[in-house]
Amino acid sequence: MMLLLDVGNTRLKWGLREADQWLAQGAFAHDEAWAFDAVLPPPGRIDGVFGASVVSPALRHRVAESLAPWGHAPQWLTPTREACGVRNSYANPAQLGADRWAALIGAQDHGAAPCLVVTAGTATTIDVLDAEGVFRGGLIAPGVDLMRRALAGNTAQLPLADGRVIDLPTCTADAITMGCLHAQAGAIERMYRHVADLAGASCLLNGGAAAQIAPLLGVPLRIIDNLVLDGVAVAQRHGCFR
Ligand SMILES: Nc1ncnc2c1ncn2[C@@H]1O[C@H](COP(=O)(O)OP(=O)(O)O)[C@@H](O)[C@H]1O
Ligand SMILES: CC(C)(COP(=O)(O)O)[C@@H](O)C(=O)NCCC(=O)O
Ligand SMILES: [K+]
Repeated sequence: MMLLLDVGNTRLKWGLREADQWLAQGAFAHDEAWAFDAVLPPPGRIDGVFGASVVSPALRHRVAESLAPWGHAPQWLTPTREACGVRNSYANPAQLGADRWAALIGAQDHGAAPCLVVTAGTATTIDVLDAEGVFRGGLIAPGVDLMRRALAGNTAQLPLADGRVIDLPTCTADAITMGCLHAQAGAIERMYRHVADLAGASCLLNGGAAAQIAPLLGVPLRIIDNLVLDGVAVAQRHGCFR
């Protein structure tokens, strides 16, 4: 049984996988205690720990320390020029976020290409994967919550709003909520045009904020929860971990 991780800037997502099946998945926020003993099998049942991490070395160390009782040091995915049928067009392939790389590998494995791979997390990333499995490039934008917090933290009168999804906002909370959601959806729909002319193109949406953004998207949409963990599993199966 393997423990697979997606360590993002807001939450650590984990998954237990055996014989190509997910046995369990979950998430811990960084500001809470990571109760791995409540969710993982006894030490000895875990044969390896593999993950995608985009956090600081200190937080990676916290992950390794927390998992030490299970006897395996986490092995971290490093984006390369090519892996698992995906070609990485980043000028410096290793500069790409490992979560973005894993999501692209997961999308390719799902047979979703050509598609836009959107991960709505702390940041929102919007990546173009063409029909040949080439990651042509992508965007990094503040995530929904980051936008809301930026407004609340940098203005005198704007609260950390949790307004309604409504066409024409007529109160501050709704105006903030819809401003942030339209900014997300607009970037996604603008980038969709890079794949729109490719047969069967769709938008693959994942990440903690996916459900907030999905209702506004007017493009062919597939929500795949934990796409990053799927990609980590594919990468592990293809021997991508040193
Ligand atoms: N229980 C939750 N805890 C924290 N964020 C959540 C939760 N449920 C949904 N979210 C949303 O998901 C975002 C975090 O998504 P996630 O994909 O975990 O981010 P990351 O990969 O950057 O850690 C938050 O900004 C928030 O909008
Ligand atoms: C853009 C990201 C912060 C997104 O991470 P997340 O929102 O999931 O925490 C992460 O993919 C990252 O640190 N990328 C490295 C820089 C790049 O991808 O160009
Ligand atoms: K930073």
